[in-house]
Amino acid sequence: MSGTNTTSGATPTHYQIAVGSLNPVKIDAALEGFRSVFPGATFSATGVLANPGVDSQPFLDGMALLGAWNRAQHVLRLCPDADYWVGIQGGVQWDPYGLNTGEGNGYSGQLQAFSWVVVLGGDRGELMGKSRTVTHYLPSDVTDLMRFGYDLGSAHYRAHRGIDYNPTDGSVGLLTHGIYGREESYIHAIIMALIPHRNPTVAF
Ligand SMILES: O=P(O)(O)OP(=O)(O)OP(=O)(O)OC[C@H]1O[C@@H](n2cnc3c(O)ncnc32)[C@H](O)[C@@H]1O
Repeated sequence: MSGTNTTSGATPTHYQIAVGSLNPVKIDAALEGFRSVFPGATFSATGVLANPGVDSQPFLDGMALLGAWNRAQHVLRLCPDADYWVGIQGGVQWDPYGLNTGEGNGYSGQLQAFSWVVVLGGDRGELMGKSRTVTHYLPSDVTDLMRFGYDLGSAHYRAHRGIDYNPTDGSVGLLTHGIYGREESYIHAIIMALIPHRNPTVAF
């Protein structure tokens, strides 16, 4: 069912997106991403509580990807009549590279933050696209709190005593002083995850 109807004069085809989250930032971002990629179609998006099947703040890239995939698969089961199924899962990871400045083995001790996005399409979710948001590095006070089990949002909130931290803009919005927000980061990853859906005859 992926595709667009751009025939002039014809009613645009309408597609339903099911997003595996009740978070409005994720739902709005999914809608915006689909509208950008398929301007000839119309979309509506519904958020559904989905089980990521991983920790609420996975500490590994692959676990965040699994969380996004699990959310997409769960929402596919819950909303089989939708046209697309989206899972978005935030995660962090200890920077495996850093720079070897001669003071260690290159391990920087910094935490990277990012989210994975999985978009399923096709009749039964057999067509999958995925992408990761941009990565940003976390301040050391936030990192220290996360070592003790705080999730990213709570760690920022505590480190900044609630001042300036707004969950809608998230960590990335706070640290870029509003230049780049959480929704924007999701929109860009949705657009990338839609590449296989935008090119359904190409093998990926
Ligand atoms: O209801 P769900 O869909 O679980 O939404 P969530 O906001 O908990 O989102 P995630 O599980 O994907 O994200 C894990 C945590 O990362 C937090 N977070 C803070 N800043 C973020 C940012 O810039 N980008 C992504 N996640 C961020 C978010 O508030 C969560 O505590």
